[in-house]
Amino acid sequence: MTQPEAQPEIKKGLAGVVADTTEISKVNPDTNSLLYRGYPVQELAATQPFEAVAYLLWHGELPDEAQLAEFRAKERGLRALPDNVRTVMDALPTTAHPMDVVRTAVSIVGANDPDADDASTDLDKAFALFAVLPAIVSYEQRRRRGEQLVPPRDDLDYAANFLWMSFGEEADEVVVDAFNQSMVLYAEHSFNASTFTARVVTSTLADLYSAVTAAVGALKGHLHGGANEAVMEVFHEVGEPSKADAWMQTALDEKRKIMGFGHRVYKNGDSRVPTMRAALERLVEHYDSPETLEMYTALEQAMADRKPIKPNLDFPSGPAYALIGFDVPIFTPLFVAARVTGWTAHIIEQRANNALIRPLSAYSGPDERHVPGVDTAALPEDTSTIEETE
Ligand SMILES: CC(=O)SCCNC(=O)CCNC(=O)[C@H](O)C(C)(C)COP(=O)(O)OP(=O)(O)OC[C@H]1O[C@@H](n2cnc3c(N)ncnc32)[C@H](O)[C@@H]1OP(=O)(O)O
Ligand SMILES: O=C([O-])CC(=O)C(=O)O
Repeated sequence: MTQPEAQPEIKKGLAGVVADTTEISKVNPDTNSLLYRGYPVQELAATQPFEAVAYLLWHGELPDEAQLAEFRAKERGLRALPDNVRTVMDALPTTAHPMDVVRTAVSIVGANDPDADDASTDLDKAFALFAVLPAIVSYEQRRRRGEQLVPPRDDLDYAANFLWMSFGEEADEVVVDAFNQSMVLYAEHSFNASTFTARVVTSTLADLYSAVTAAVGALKGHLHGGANEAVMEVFHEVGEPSKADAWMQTALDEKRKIMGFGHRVYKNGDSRVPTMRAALERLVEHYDSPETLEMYTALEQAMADRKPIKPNLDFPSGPAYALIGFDVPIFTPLFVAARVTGWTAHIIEQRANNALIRPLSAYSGPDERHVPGVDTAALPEDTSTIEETE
């Protein structure tokens, strides 16, 4: 009698698997901390423009004044939406999810680059995507609303210009600051699903644009970046704070996953939430929208009364983006514009010390069997006569 094969241990969802080292960021669930190149993310969000954080993620150090000025000048020079990207975006139906449009636009930017396959210019490619994504995302919102494109403004920094292109008016300082903080907080988070996707694609020696395009696809899902949109759907579904408790009970009874709660790595709260929640509070005051915070608190409390599952970054950022005036389907594209910095830092790191990422699987299908009527003896055999040498 044949013995059943011993099954190897399966790490479903790669949970708990350490796949490689990285110098880019450190997520520490025990201390609820997140470091970008050694700096606590809260300190970066409180003090740095997003441009400086992009510089840090790519170069390993914060820029000095001259380096930041040079970096900003370069970013301003690369903001405009390329003509053929606009043409293709215009040809897409406005029923398409903006993430599908952004994924397509990133792919066109890649096809426009005659040196797409030259890895020695990966940093330039990363820069080009970082600089043009605000134009892609803001135009997508305007196009869906039936509004005209707003060209970039050379006198505004990254966050202020992003808001200008999105809404065609200058945002107040408190709004620019909250938006900048959200970009800093979303920029990087070690081997999350979309970053790992980018690293898998890079590991085959494919180009940076292919890796970023794949990462956009991975971010779209509601278990990852798409949760910031889904949080607002929850807010709308619940309707008013007084209904949050009963809604939560029913949703948990139905075994629904509550969007904006829980995390694969953090089990005692997401390191970024206090900073983003404080930014949300400032926006609530600015827009005089106390009901937004009441809903936030009611849902958080309703969960805490039932399960020890804490909000993740998408929980405060969803309502923050809604208050700023972004349409809900644009929220995950905003995440793309931030995370492209982290993705590309990881692509460059993966390429510098590459190993093809190719795990094993444990087969659980039917035992070997044969196609009816096939003459197995007539099939070619391995007739290789090459001798192996030591
Ligand atoms: C920026 C980001 O990408 S942050 C993540 C954004 N995603 C979301 O907000 C989606 C909602 N959250 C989730 O689905 C999950 O918490 C994930 C996918 C983020 C992490 O999930 P995992 O690490 O795989 O944990 P898992 O799903 O095994 O959850 C463990 C337990 O907590 C429960 N749980 C976890 N998150 C939630 C949630 N949001 N709502 C309800 N129950 C939850 C699970 O049902 C499970 O319970 P069980 O042990 O009784 O079966
Ligand atoms: O780390 C994760 O799994 C998801 C996350 O919070 C992020 O990508 O920002």
